[in-house]
Order: sequence, then structure tokens, then C-alpha cells
Amino acid sequence: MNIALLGYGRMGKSIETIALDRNHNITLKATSSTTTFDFSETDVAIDFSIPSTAVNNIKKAIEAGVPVISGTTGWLDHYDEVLDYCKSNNGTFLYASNFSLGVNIFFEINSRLSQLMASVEGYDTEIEEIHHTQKLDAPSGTAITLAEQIIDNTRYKGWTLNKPNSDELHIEAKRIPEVPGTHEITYNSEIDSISIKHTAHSRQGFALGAVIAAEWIKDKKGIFSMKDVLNIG
Ligand SMILES: NC(=O)C1=CN([C@@H]2O[C@H](COP(=O)(O)OP(=O)(O)OC[C@H]3O[C@@H](n4cnc5c(N)ncnc54)[C@H](OP(=O)(O)O)[C@@H]3O)[C@@H](O)[C@H]2O)C=CC1
Ligand SMILES: O=C(O)C1=N[C@H](C(=O)O)C[C@H](O)C1
Repeated sequence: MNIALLGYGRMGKSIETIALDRNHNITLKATSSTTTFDFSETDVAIDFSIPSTAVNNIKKAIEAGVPVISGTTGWLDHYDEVLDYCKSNNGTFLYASNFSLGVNIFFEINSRLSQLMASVEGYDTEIEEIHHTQKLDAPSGTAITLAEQIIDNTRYKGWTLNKPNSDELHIEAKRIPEVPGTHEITYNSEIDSISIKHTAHSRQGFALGAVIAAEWIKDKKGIFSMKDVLNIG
């Protein structure tokens, strides 16, 4: 399979290593200085770029008739616009805030735990995410997905990075050098605490998940999620 990498930073390079190991070819390595995207030999585009350029990258791939998967975070205010663009161009698109198998299992656990906690009184919930200091967005896309699951199932009406009101779920975003990505959800009461935590030890899981998603989506049409790829949940 021929893969175009839209973004050739930490993730783009990790994806390249795994894609080559799995006998794929890289046809484009786009960075901030790339002026033209040549998709003529491309089967699937993988976007891991920066929040301000992700929408444009995704639309360019869709316009060229190339299925595109995006792991870039921090652009979700434009998510519906991208879905509309994909539908009106009969394109193929998949976004995941986190491509690792472990985190996608963690999403299922988080959803179930929040359903259980919904009927129990006396607990306050908090999410903590820790990432490397180069990360441009806060909170992480993964923390937003986790928060949305909790909000869907419990008394919380929204999330905040600031001091929360009683109906707001607090997300604490910490930046520490070299941390690939850690997410912890804690339910605290006077009596006890319940925590679940996912710790990425490297970027390998994110990159492998992205390549598996690209292999899966290659000849498909429509809008998909990692639940479709991994057949979980
Ligand atoms: N969903 C998931 O599983 C994961 C998501 N992420 C997300 O992926 C994104 C990328 O992360 P990471 O690789 O660490 O970031 P990096 O900063 O290492 O890489 C970003 C890349 O995007 C490039 N870029 C900037 N502007 C453009 C443009 N106009 N067109 C194409 N490429 C461009 C940069 O080019 P240049 O080098 O010239 O600046 C760089 O190569 C982030 O949003 C991060 O949150 C990260 C890990 C996992
Ligand atoms: O920027 C990162 O590095 C990561 N970003 C994603 C996010 O925002 O959730 C996924 C992962 O945690 C690493």
C-alpha cells in the first residue's frame, strides 16, 4: 500500500518505521514547507500534523479522492465541517483522538465505569493527562474523548481546565518532558477513591494503530472510527 504522510514529525516518523516494516511504501512526507501535495500514487493519507493545518490537509486528501485518517488533535471545532465535506465529496475519513489498542480498550472501560458511577452518590470525578512539553494543545484529544464519555453517562454537563463548578468535570493537563501520554480518571469520595489509568511507554502503539487503520480503510467509502477498525464496543 502507498501511504502519504501529512506531517512528518514525531508521529510521522514513527508511522514510517512501522509502515515500512509492514511492507508499505511512503509516497509523501509533508511538512510545513511542503507547498504541493502529490497524491497521484497514494492509496491512503495519514494526517499527524498540527491543529491549525489538519482541516486543510484532510480536505486536500478528500478532494483528491484519497481515504484519509487523522490523529491530529486540537481542531475538533471544525469536526462537523470536515464530516460535511467528506459526505458531499463521497470521501473516506476516520478520526481518532488516540489510535492505540490499549487506549481504545481503556475508552470502553471508562464508559462502563462512568455508567456504574452514575447511580452512586458522593463521588467527584477528575481526569489527569500528562504529555511532553512540545504538545501544542491542552487538554489532550484523548482526555476530551474520556470527558465526553463521562459527561454522556453522569451528572456532569461539561469539562473545564479551570477550577470547576459543581456540574463541570475538571481536567488537569500537565506537561513534563518526554512523557508520551498518560491518562488517569479518579472518582473520589470521603470514603474511598477509584482510579483507572493508561500509560503509554512510547509512541509505538499510536503509530501501529494508525497503520492498522490505514490498512483497514484502504478500499472503503464513508466515515469511520476506531471502533469499526478494532471491532470493539
Ligand atoms: N491520535 C493519536 O493517537 C495521536 C495523536 N497525536 C497528535 O498528532 C499530532 C502530531 O503530533 P507529533 O507528531 O508529536 O507533532 P510534531 O510537531 O512532531 O509533528 C508535526 C508535523 O506536522 C508538520 N506540519 C506543520 N504544518 C504542516 C502543513 N501545513 N502541512 C503538513 N504538515 C505540516 C510539521 O512540519 P515541520 O517539521 O516543518 O514543523 C511536523 O512535521 C498532534 O496533534 C498530536 O496531538 C500524537 C500522538 C498520538
Ligand atoms: O500529542 C501527543 O503526543 C499525543 N496526543 C494525543 C492526544 O492529544 O490525546 C494522543 C496521545 O496521548 C499523544
